[in-house]
Amino acid sequence: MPSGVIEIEGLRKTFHSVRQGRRVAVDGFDLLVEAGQVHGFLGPNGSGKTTTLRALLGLVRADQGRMSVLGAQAPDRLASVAGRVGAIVESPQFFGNFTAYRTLRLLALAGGVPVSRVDEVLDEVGLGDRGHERVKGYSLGMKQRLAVASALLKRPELLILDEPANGLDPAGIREMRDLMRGLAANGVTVLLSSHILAEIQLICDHVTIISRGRRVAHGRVDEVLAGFDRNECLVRADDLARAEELLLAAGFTVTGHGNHLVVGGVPDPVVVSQILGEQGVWVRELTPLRPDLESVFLELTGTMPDPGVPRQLDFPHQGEPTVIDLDVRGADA
Ligand SMILES: Nc1ncnc2c1ncn2[C@@H]1O[C@H](COP(=O)(O)OP(=O)(O)OP(=O)(O)O)[C@@H](O)[C@H]1O
Repeated sequence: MPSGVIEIEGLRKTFHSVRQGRRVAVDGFDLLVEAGQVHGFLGPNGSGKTTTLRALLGLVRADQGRMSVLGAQAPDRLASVAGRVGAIVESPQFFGNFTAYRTLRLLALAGGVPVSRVDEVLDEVGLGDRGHERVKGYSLGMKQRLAVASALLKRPELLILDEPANGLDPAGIREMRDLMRGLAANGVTVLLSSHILAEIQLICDHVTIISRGRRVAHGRVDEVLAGFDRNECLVRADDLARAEELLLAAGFTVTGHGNHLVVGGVPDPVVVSQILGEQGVWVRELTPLRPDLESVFLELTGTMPDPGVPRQLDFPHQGEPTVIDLDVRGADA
């Protein structure tokens, strides 16, 4: 088995509550994150991403499974690698009246990190020129970057981020993407959870997709996508009905969509133009359709996040925190 920076095998976690009874949040889940990857952990709301990360970090007790972080058994031996791991799970909360600099300075002092590191991390996350402003005046994107800065203080080799792009506007998402790419270029392994598909496709080189507590796909993003390539193309023609007839007769799968057809099983689009042209049907448009993560996600999980709705939780979160100090852990279930 390859030695991963994060390894999870057969993770299972069940919650019990008086109101909702027994609920299996994660069910035999596997994850392998290798050194140098920017690994996306993708799944719809309620699929088990946060529970997995919380179990990995010892914030909730798993029922079953084997987990390790940087070679240390998790969560029991996590303390031995805590100095090499930065993690942010759930929305960061900071004192609004403190500046980012003061916030980070306090965290540095508490964590035994040289205070000179504060200016460095502010620069790394692009807050260098705003670090002496009060946090309450920050945008959500700036607060997210401050959270990442706090996790970077101790120069982690591994960064674990739960929904870092959550609630950000497009500019904020771009900033987050650049930040993650910069970290990866400096050798940091990143695991980030998200239900923002386009973001995962842009930021990450590897992906693990979770649905209903189980892994449904994993691997390099381009390989996962290639696995869903059905050699489809979009066809518009001057006589669409006749085009459909001819392409069906040639053995392709054809579905009509009003003003265009989607033709499947086409190894080379030239064949389509040839078949139609030979019968006097003239092609107006012929576009190969490549799967994107969105269509793969929809197919695998049968659900899509609601645009503009960052989270739809059906239970109250227990406790609010935020930036996790791996040295201070407690299990809540
Ligand atoms: N403390 C808890 N008590 C009861 N049920 C819980 C608890 N935490 C999570 N669950 C349930 O476990 C399932 C997985 O939730 P989880 O938060 O891990 O999903 P998620 O993929 O992170 O979703 P989101 O993107 O909405 O945060 C959900 O059905 C959720 O209701």
